[in-house]
Amino acid sequence: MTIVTHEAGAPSGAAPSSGRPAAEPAIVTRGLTKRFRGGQVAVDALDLSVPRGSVFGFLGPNGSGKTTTIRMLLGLVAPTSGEHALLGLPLAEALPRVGALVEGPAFYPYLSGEANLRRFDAADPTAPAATVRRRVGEALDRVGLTAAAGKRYRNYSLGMRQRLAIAAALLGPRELLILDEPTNGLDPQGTREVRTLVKEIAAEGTTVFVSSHLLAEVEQMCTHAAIMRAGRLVTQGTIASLSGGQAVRVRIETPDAAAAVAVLTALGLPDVRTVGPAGPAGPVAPDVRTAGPAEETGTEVTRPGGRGTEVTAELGGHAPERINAALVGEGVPVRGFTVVRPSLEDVFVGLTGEGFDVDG
Ligand SMILES: Nc1ncnc2c1ncn2[C@@H]1O[C@H](COP(=O)(O)OP(=O)(O)OP(=O)(O)O)[C@@H](O)[C@H]1O
Repeated sequence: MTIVTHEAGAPSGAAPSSGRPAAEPAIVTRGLTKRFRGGQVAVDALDLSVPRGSVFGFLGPNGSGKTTTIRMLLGLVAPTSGEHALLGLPLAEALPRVGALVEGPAFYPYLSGEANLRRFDAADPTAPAATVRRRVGEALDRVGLTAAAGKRYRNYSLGMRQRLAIAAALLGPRELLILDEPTNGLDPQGTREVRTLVKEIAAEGTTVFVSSHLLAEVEQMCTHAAIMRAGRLVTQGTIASLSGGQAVRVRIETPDAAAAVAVLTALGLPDVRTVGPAGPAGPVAPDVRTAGPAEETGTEVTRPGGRGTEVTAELGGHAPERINAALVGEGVPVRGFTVVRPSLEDVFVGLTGEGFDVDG
């Protein structure tokens, strides 16, 4: 199904100033619930708060309720209970300021991108006919399709097709753009184009609410995220704060794990462990030396396992560069030094005890 909301008579150009405090969330839901006729609860008491100016990733495995939520937000399906507001306004007032892309609009293959957009624009009775050329031109420009405006749609790449769909949602100034799985079905190049476009649109001041079942995509593209599972909200917040619930760790690769353990322990880093070829993962007491005979190779002491052993510890608020300096200062041969930040997948697994299964 294709739904693109249209501008209701607002002038073309910059996004209209709402006159409301900038801090007011772009989307708020309270107890939003959808129970389908068969009894299936697709969305269960959802409390979302999407800050203005954010690129908000609405993340969840297939079937977790993302599309149903978006349909409720846009007034396309009635909630069973609960409430929501877009831009702090009643829905009828908000929708003209909202661009939306749900499952992709149908374009005529034999028409050019520009002609297709004109068709979309013409379907909106509130869009002033006198300014159609400018409106369509600006939308094409915004998605980087000006040079391909006259090319037939059927000759567009997958990425260009999706950018045109986003242009259709941007036929007019928008304060909020809602995109349902905009990279679904795209090749890697198309995916990159859409991600870049989303970031550019956000940089211009439009709040973007984008659903995805791809954890890595949300991590790369979004400033904030909400994670859904089986219709329920698991967590929401900034990407940094979501990941902050799990400890950031340092990982050191060295042929002298024991010396590294001693330095990290002396610095007071929590949960010092050796991992890797010289022994199984596990906590290491400060005075425990890695098992196995040392052997000389040139000036280095190496232990069985070739590359050396990994030693990890929680960062615990220490500056990574100081840790590295301390290791080097104590003569620890550091072959690799990495700060490991937990991924959203770690967060999901930590909160639900389940893997993030994209097939739901
Ligand atoms: N019209 C409907 N009638 C009955 N059940 C529905 C209907 N629409 C969706 N559902 C069910 O509600 C649940 C949530 O579906 P929804 O499409 O919102 O999830 P989603 O996270 O968007 O998944 P996907 O990425 O696969 O679209 C699913 O179990 C789905 O089968």
